[in-house]
Amino acid sequence: MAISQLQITGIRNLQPVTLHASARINILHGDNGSGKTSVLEAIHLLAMARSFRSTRLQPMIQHERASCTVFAQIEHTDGSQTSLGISRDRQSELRIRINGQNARSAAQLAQLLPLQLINPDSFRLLEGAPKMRRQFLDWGVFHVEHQFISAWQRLQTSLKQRNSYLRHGIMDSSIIAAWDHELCLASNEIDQLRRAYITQLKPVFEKTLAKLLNLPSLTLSYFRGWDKNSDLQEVLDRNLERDKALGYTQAGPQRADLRVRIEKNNAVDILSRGQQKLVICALRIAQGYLLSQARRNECIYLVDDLPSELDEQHRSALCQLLDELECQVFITCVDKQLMSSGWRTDTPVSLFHVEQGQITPSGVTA
Ligand SMILES: Nc1ncnc2c1ncn2[C@@H]1O[C@H](COP(=O)(O)OP(=O)(O)OP(=O)(O)O)[C@@H](O)[C@H]1O
Repeated sequence: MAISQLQITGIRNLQPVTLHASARINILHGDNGSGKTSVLEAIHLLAMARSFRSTRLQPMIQHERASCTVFAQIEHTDGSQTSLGISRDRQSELRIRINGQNARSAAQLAQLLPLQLINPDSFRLLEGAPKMRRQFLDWGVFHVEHQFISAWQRLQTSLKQRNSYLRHGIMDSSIIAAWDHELCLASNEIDQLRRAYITQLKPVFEKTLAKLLNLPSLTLSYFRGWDKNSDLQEVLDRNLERDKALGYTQAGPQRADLRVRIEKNNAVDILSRGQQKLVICALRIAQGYLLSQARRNECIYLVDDLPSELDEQHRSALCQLLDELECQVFITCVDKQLMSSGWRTDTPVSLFHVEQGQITPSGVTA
């Protein structure tokens, strides 16, 4: 799957543009502030209906414009095509079109255009709160296991209800018991799906990481969100008084984590910045690999400022891994020379020069 044509209008400083992308490697190069990241942001908006730079979409809309639009033609591996469009105006209206029809939800976009983003914010995967790692984990489970979304929605509903009863001091044990029952069913299902996914992810991640770094003591382990030797219902019963005092449910899959450790330490406390970046890349590449195996629905990689923090050897090793995935990749960099090695000679690489919001093709190889 690849974006063959990308049209961007009204995003940040970008001039309206139609970009004919390579199905494999696309390198956007140019000076600071020229608009490279904005291209990745436009693709992200199309795939996720949100930006990766801010929680609000309004700042993305070009000054003095009323709206922004991104449109893409997607070519699937089986030869079929999908057209996707998203537009957002200053009145907060978001319109999503899939093959010319209005779409109901952003989840439909996420299904059609699985995306992996590697950017400076990706460091939060290691250094941030467990929520970041749960999001990472759930991205993989969502794309690989179809029943995940319904279990996840049931968990959110039952948790919201239970927390509301806890907050309002409603002591009726039959009401709490009814929501606990639903909560435990959904939680166990989510736990099983996450566990199965991690079992698949771990060996792929280890193999990928070994191609980038020699870190055999780095481990990935899953914490499900409650005591591994107890049934969730038992834990909920045990914690009820404390949950009431706090006004929320402490244990459950909403507290799960994916722990990245080196011996007894959090990896983030030990690794250099460059090593952290490579671990994050290995995690995301492993996810993309599993996705393409499970659904032949490869994802698109957005790598903002790939060369930063990496020396030549590691840069080249990362390019090789991205190349082996055979996915479509959009990379930004200031100096295109830094991105010239690492690709196989037959891999199509398209270069685009971004200058003050204008994008011009600047070369094609293979
Ligand atoms: N709403 C907006 N309307 C117009 N211009 C904007 C808007 N928001 C941001 N900009 C400008 O658009 C440009 C966006 O640059 P972008 O972050 O895409 O640059 P970049 O090429 O990735 O730079 P760097 O190499 O520094 O990361 C900046 O010059 C910024 O000042």
